[in-house]
Amino acid sequence: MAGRHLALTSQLAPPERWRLLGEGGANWVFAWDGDTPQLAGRVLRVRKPCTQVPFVQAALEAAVWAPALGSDVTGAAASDGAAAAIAAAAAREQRYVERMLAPLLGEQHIAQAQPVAVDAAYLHAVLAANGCQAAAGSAGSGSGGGSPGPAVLLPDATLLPDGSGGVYGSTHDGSGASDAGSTGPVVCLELKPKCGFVVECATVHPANRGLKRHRSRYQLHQQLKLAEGKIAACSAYDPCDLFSGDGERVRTALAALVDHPQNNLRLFVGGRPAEFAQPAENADGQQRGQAAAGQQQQEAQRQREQQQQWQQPARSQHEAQQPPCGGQQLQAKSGGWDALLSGLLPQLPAAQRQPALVELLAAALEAEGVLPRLLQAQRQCPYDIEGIYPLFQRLAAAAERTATAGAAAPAAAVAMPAITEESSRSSDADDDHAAAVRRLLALPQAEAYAVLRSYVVSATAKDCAVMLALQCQYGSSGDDGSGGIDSSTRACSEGTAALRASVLHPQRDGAPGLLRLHSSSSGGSGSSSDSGSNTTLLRYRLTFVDLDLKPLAKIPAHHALDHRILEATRAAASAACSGEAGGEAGGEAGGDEACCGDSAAAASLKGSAGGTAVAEDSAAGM
Ligand SMILES: O=P(O)(O)O[C@@H]1[C@@H](OP(=O)(O)O)[C@H](OP(=O)(O)O)[C@H](O)[C@H](OP(=O)(O)O)[C@H]1OP(=O)(O)O
Ligand SMILES: Nc1ncnc2c1ncn2[C@@H]1O[C@H](COP(=O)(O)OP(=O)(O)OP(=O)(O)O)[C@@H](O)[C@H]1O
Repeated sequence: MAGRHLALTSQLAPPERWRLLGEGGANWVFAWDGDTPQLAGRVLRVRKPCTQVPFVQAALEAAVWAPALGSDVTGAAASDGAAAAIAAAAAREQRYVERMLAPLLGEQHIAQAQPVAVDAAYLHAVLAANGCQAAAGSAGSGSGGGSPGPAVLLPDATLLPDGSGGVYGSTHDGSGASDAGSTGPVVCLELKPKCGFVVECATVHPANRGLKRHRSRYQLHQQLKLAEGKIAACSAYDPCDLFSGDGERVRTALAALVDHPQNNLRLFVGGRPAEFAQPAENADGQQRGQAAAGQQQQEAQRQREQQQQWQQPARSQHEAQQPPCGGQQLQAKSGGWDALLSGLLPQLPAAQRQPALVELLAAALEAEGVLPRLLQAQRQCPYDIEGIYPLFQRLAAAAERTATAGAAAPAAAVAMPAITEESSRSSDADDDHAAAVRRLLALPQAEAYAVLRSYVVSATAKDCAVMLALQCQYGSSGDDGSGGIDSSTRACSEGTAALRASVLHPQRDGAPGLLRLHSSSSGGSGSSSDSGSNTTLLRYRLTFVDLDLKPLAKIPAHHALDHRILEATRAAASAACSGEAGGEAGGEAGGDEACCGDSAAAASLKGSAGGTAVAEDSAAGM
């Protein structure tokens, strides 16, 4: 996967030809709209400028990662010069993906990244050309916002490759190209699944187990997002359904995402982001949520301030929750999904296109086997944040002591004091939670570092996305007679129609895979001779994106967020409970405690979130 460095200059790649395609909390992603063949079908992904990492933090990062990634890429710091530090950071990211993620997720679905040199002036020009004035100001000034982080070129996962290295569906008007052998625009779905299991580990405090063991983290987080006004309504989407391996539940999860895409499902048409039609209640709901959020936001702010010594990447438009600056979104003026999908599935009646997309997505995910692998990566760390946070604090304190002692200790030798009999004694010694945390904190240093590494791998896997690019094959109506890999044989009824998707051959060695969609209006016998039936062939490519190495410095923020999520869930359950108690059906409830213990709270949220309660047989950790 190693790539050679390329310096992006205005001569090679005029900055105004980069079009903002996506913006996350940590990166900008630009699609190439110019003529340079070297860049065709590529995106430029640039890490947002970071304030300088404090020495102690850098030392801890280096010590934790050196055993796995090598000290040559973990040791460089800003003091070595900005360019050297960025090059080292880029190499570290690349090795992280190659050594830590690829073995778990499979190389097949991980795009090869080519590191590029992007200086502040160039990034400034790219941002300015995309209307990101505020971000351009800090990126270009070299002060305050810091230098741009590592940058890479990646294949544009919203498109499909053709045999000659060009791309389909990349016309500037977003309508898609009509290359030989294909037709219509490439439509891409970006799915951000989040954590697919519930935590059962003993490092979760007993007081929190009722909630954490019975609801997925996603469903719990919905309560906080609702209280903070970030969403208008809780989604019924549950990652535990998506990762269940049960075709029915997988489709339930995907259909819930279509209903409430939030930031977990995005659509691209012809390489451009397309807007989903939002439910009409959104505007009102947003205001209601915001009004209810006041107190929690103040608390969130207080906790953020406490984290200031562990700094985060600078956030701009993204954090301000504004739409991507200068982003050109395709909008379906009417007809929502159906209109957006008309180019992909022209032969299907409008009402069948959305369920067909769910079938196609389910079939591709299943045949490519990405969900079990992603779940395996998410499970790498057997400890919940409630155990990781004290471990991190302990290691950070040790790093701090080493630094203030003035010892220019090599990175791998940050001293960690042994746990003494005294410090390990607990008033709650019999409690399995206390014992589990004690055991974790007593791990030898090398093992403690390995735990932190596993936590970062899990965090990456819980936050990455899967992009599925699809394109209808020209003249593909009618059955080609081949059996295919029957990854999705369940018929999906929509009205009187039945839909069935199967993979004819999976993607291999960079070549797209082939999906077959069969639709039948007579109940789905599967025969192409049925009246009203047709078969569509679609090429596809599935790619993991956002495989970032998250800084250890995020751990305090993760811990604070965990706390806020639990608080918000309890508040919501308690409110639901009082509502019930005061209403017609509330006669039996004797107050918050009687009605809303944590298990009851988890159950009482079922209705509001609409999700499925998590089964008892979920993951068991330490
Ligand atoms: O903590 P979470 O679960 O809220 O995840 C964050 C995501 O929020 P989400 O819950 O998906 O809306 C968040 O997503 P958004 O930017 O809000 O769409 C980011 O992905 C963030 O990662 P980073 O700071 O950009 O590296 C994510 O932070 P990490 O947890 O991955 O550090
Ligand atoms: N290789 C790619 N091809 C096409 N689009 C991409 C690619 N990588 C990322 N994107 C788009 O850019 C968006 C932002 O990129 P990315 O997720 O890497 O940023 P981030 O800052 O890490 O996001 P987050 O805050 O969600 O963690 C993605 O959601 C996706 O829509």
